[in-house]
Amino acid sequence: MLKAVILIGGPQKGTRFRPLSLDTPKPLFPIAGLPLIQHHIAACAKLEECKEILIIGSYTTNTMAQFVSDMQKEYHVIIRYLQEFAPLGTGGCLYHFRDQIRAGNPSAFFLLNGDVCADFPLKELWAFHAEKSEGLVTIMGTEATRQQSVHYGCMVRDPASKAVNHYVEKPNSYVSTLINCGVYVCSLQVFHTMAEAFEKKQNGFYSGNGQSGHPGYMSWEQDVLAPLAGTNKLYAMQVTNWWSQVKTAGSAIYANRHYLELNRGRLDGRTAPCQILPDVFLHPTAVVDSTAVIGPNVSIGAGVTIKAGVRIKESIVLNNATINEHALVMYSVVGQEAVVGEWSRVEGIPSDPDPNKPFAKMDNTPLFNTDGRLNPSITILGAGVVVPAETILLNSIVLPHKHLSRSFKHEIIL
Ligand SMILES: Nc1nc2c(ncn2[C@@H]2O[C@H](COP(=O)(O)OP(=O)(O)O[C@H]3O[C@H](CO)[C@@H](O)[C@H](O)[C@@H]3O)[C@@H](O)[C@H]2O)c(=O)[nH]1
Repeated sequence: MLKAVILIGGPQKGTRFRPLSLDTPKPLFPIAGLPLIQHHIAACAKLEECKEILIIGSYTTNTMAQFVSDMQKEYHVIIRYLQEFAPLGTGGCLYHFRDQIRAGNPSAFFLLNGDVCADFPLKELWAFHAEKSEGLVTIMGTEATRQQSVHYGCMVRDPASKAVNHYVEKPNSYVSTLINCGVYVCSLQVFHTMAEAFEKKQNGFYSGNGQSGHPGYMSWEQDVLAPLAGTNKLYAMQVTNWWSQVKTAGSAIYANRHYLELNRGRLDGRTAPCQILPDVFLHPTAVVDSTAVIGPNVSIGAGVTIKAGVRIKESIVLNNATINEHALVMYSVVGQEAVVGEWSRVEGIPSDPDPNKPFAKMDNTPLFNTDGRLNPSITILGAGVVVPAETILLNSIVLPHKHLSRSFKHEIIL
């Protein structure tokens, strides 16, 4: 029997995902029509051996209750949400809930960062891990550019055995282009290593060794993975499958495109209500005029109304939004219940990985550059925003419930 653990952090994390995370917690933000971590759950539920999925975070249980109950019904797997009383770090939260993870004595558990998206090769990862008799943890690794690698956990591997000999979390200078994807298989014995790491930290906690925060805080990467490197207990399986982090709002559009491609065929069996350029996810309750043209790479949520002559590409339109006649929406996220007026243009700038650099990943650029200007990215309309008729909104971010009265370019509208 196998289990899976998904780490989702809490409301204090995901700040670069604002304003999208103002209304919906980032782990539940819909990408290709499904909440971000539903893609993780779907991947785990595909494995017959996986009998339980534990989601760990510091969002309130109320925030997560409906989602968890929906997921249980859909996937027929035990799914539980475990709330941390304080952010304990990626290692501290696992250690805190160790009894729940170990209950039922699973052969191993998958550990997935909730803020990554991928074509998760969990079956292959499990087969790889099961072969390494001494291995406590197998990391899914992928190639990055030399320049971007330092923003991730970097690993040096023995080419023959695939054992990780050296692990550095976000190094100051170049270590390796093989990076940690935040997807792992762990044997239960890893809790012994964690107990030792925890003890070590407790001994130093009140002796002024510089550690701050909660005494239960522990970093999975720094306190567990780094010391395991070079002991033949840590392995890395390198993959070439699509993988990306979801840190900034711009990365939602990029993830949307790839998840749409992976889940192709969800419109099958339904007659397209208008001209659709694949890939598109259209919620069955959306009302779409037959003269609209939608796609490629568009997700349309529940209760959305799309009127005559509308054109939408490379965008996510959230529940109950209305796009009025002849409006154009591209490289944008339109928030819940937002309204785009007729003949208006809502347009952003894609923030994709550099197509000319092999293995390039998304650059998680901050909202503002060093001159205080907005970095070019997608356009975002917060929930309930109203864009009047015949206006242009270019590369801008509009906070929830604003009623605009004119056109804007490269601005944040507070
Ligand atoms: N429950 C819980 N979850 C947490 C906590 N801290 C972080 N997380 C969750 O753990 C995941 C990763 O946490 P980050 O702290 O944001 O790390 P990162 O910068 O994304 O780096 C990690 O992921 C990279 C791959 O995406 C790795 O390359 C890197 O080595 C590291 O594992 C996210 O899903 C985040 O929500 C915590 O205290 N509690």
